[in-house]
Formats: sequence, structure tokens, C-alpha cells
Amino acid sequence: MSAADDSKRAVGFAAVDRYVRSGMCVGLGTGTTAHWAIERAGERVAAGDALTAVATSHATEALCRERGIPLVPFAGREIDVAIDGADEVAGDWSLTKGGGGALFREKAVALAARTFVVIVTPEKLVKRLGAFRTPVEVVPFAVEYVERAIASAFGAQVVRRGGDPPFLTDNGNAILDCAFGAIGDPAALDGELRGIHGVVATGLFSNDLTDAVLVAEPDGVRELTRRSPR
Ligand SMILES: O=C(CO)[C@H](O)[C@H](O)COP(=O)(O)O
Repeated sequence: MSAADDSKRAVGFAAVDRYVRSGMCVGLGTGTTAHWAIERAGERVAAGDALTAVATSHATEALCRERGIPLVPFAGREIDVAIDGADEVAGDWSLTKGGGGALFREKAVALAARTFVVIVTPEKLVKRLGAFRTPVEVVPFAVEYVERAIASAFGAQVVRRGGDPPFLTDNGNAILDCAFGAIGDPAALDGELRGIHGVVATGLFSNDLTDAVLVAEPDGVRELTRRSPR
């Protein structure tokens, strides 16, 4: 296993070990870091813990089935804890997510969770969001209009994800990866983007969603303490 995989494994395992108890319903994220939280949840089920899970993507759902983790229907039900990776974590704990295209379901699960735990490797920590392009999920019927609207309203460079065929999310939608530069107020930008007809969701997660951030450091998993008010 590579050193990068070792770190992701450590932080994924730590999140489950610190935040998940038998009897809980767990929201399981998508991506190479969340993968390890799923593996650990599978080990816990095999060891006898009564866990159920909500999956944030088809890929996560398939891995849960392979690992014998019982899945429950979601539809926005309240869940105990959600564990997921991120593409960027800002100093105020706002996030960019959606590098894997699962942003809509990931945000729905994070919103419904009593506790939302973010697991990352250290290079994901940034002062302000924006170096990683912001993913915006868009109904394909309106995608060209939304591309033009984002470019003209924000002066952003907008790239449609995928080629021919284009990338489609698990919801059948397109993703626009948008370069806004450093983002001063992620919640405000999220709201403005969602005001454009055709936008379903953005990968900007406001900082009031995040309850804990675990970082895989070379000498162990560090849990950040929140400096800014929620
Ligand atoms: O938001 C996501 C998927 O939509 C992922 O959590 C994010 O892209 C981080 O992935 P990884 O842990 O593989 O770096």
C-alpha cells in the first residue's frame, strides 16, 4: 500500500472508531478517503456491531453491499453520523466537495446527519476555498445557459466535466467545474449559484455543516479544533 493510501486508511479508520457506535445509522461518503471508512464500517459489522448505512453514491452503495453493510433507504431521514472526504477544507471549516461528482447526495446526507465528520489528508487544508474548481451540478437540459450565466455573472472560467460522452452524476446531471479564484464567502456564493435556473447543487459546503475534521498527519490522526464561530 502506498504512503498516501496508508494515510487515508488511518483517517478513515479513526473516524469510524471515534464516532460510530453499535446501533447507529451512518452516512458513508464517496472517494478514496471515504473508502477506508467504509472498509472499517464493514469490519465492525463483521465483528457484530449493529450498524446500518446510507450511501452517498452508487459506488459507495456497491462497496457497502460487497462488505455486508446493511443499507437503509434515505429520502432525507435523520441519521446519526456522516463521514466523508473533501477536496478542500478552509480555515473556517467550509468545504469544497464533489471531485468525485457525488456532491448532491453528499450534501443531502451531511445535512441530515446529527454529526458530520470530514476526513482528509493535510494537503486538503487551505486558508480559503477556490484553488480547487467548484463543482456545480446542473440539469443537462439547461447546461449551456448555466455555463453562460456563471461565466458572465462571476467572470469564472467554466469547464464541463467529461468529454464525449459528458460526465453524468448518479442523478443524471452534468457537472460544471468553475474557477472563481479565492472564495470570500462560500455560503453566499452557493446561494447565488443556486439562484441560477438549472443549478441543482454546488460543492460548496458552508461551515455550519461540519462538526469535526480529522487530518491524517505523518505521525498520526489529528482532530482539528474549531477556531472560528459556527
Ligand atoms: O466530494 C467527494 C466526491 O464527490 C470526495 O469526498 C472528494 O472528492 C475527496 O475525494 P478523495 O478522498 O478521493 O480525495
